[in-house]
Amino acid sequence: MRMLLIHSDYLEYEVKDKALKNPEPISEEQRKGRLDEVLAVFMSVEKIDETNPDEVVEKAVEEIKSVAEQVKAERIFVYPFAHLSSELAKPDVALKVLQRIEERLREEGFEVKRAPFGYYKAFRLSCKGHPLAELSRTIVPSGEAVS
Ligand SMILES: C[C@@H](O)[C@H](N)C(=O)N[C@H]1[C@@H](O)[C@H](n2cnc3c(N)ncnc32)O[C@@H]1CO
Repeated sequence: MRMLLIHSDYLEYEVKDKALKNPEPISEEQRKGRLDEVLAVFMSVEKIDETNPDEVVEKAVEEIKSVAEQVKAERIFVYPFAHLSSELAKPDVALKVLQRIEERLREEGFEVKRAPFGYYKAFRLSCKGHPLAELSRTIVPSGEAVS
């Protein structure tokens, strides 16, 4: 799992076209979304994560929680993003991992939105630019080497 975390004034997206043959079914309301004062987390779920998705979910939630507490962000935007890795997990595994991360962050008390999975999306982001506003993290299941 590769994550790019951007502490932002806002993140807004608009769904454009399908990027997968069978993208996640979405409601009309989900075609656009926006959060203000948000920690945007762009995530690529990787092949290696398929060996232990549950563990990767928990490690990702811990990392996101830690950064959110440092930058004092109460909102999280989970953003599926296939461009942070050249060894992507299969879409069905990736979607489940991202849905579970969304659920777990809500359980931790954050306000959470997740951008739709399997689409080309236009987005606007306003990075705050402070020293902790742009971070990246790599998470792998235990016992696996980080490539
Ligand atoms: C395209 C670009 O504008 C958009 N932002 C996009 O990336 N769309 C991705 C993700 O939503 C999702 N997706 C598929 N596999 C994965 C994966 N392993 N991890 C995360 N997302 C994935 O499927 C789309 C096509 O790869």
